[in-house]
Amino acid sequence: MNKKPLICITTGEPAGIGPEICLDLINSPYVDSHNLLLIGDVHLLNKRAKSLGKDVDFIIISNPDDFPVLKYGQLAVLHVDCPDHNCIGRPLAINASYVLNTLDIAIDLCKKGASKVIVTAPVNKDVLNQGAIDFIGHTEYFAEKFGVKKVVMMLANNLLRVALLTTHIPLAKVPSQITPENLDSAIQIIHDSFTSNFNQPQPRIAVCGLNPHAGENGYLGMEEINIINPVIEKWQQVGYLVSGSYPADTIFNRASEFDVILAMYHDQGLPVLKYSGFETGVNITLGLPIIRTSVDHGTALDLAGKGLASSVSLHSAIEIAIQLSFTSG
Ligand SMILES: N[C@H](C(=O)O)[C@H](O)COP(=O)(O)O
Repeated sequence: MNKKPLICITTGEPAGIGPEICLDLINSPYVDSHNLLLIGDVHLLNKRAKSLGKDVDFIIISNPDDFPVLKYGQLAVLHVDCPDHNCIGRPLAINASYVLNTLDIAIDLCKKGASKVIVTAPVNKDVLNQGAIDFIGHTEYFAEKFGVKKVVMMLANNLLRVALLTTHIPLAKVPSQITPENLDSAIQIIHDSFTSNFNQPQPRIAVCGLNPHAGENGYLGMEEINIINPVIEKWQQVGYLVSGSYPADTIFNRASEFDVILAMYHDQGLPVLKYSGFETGVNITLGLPIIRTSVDHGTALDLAGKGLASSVSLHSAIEIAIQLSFTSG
């Protein structure tokens, strides 16, 4: 038994690469300083390890208060039953509740105070919707479960930090969500998170326009003039280092001048980030009462079970989560 901080790691969609990238955590530099707890099916993890020739000794944990000191090669698992293990590369609706259970267990551990950090492996949103509930994304799921009205998805790699005003919605619905209230709270959440978790008391936030050329003075769209610029000016008067709105096609070239660039929608910001450094990218949910990070990639069904998947993003997600948990106290 030991009192190291508990890091909950959900192992993700069993058909994808989530379980196998988790096996690489035997080599995590944080195994000695933290209790890394995989939440998933131990038999599935064991089979995946054996089929990939990885020597992992799984220690089942039923109560995280009784977390033992692990030796090299051991990984701690809180076992959750997965109904059908015969699923590599083929997500099954029958396993959807299992995937959600792993998230709910991590959430419960945080709500009980046993942990304040959740790191997630990728899930398959389509199959979760077929088999369980309306699932838009972890970001929205955690917001709902922790009773938070608004959170901000931010992805970061070694070069860039990109936050999103809107997340998993159809492109046609984006303009209706560019509202003063939504933008106001996104800027507030980003500012507060950088102040409290990133040790950055005056974060420099660049805000993208919605339209080409940030609307070109109204000729290419009015959202900048009517909504985005007035909100930026309001926060500037408060003393925040918020600027814009900037044309999204060029502002990323100036990333080094800012701490974070706020994009208006998913595919305005994330392609730039993922192109500039996919492997080390980490997805961070700002505005939750806990630290939540994730890999920046999906389930990669075509790679699953082949031993070809990279665990670099998972290692980065754990590293950033631990850094953030230190600074948040
Ligand atoms: N939008 C994320 C990305 O492209 O990396 C991804 O879908 C994960 O989102 P959640 O963490 O909300 O599941």
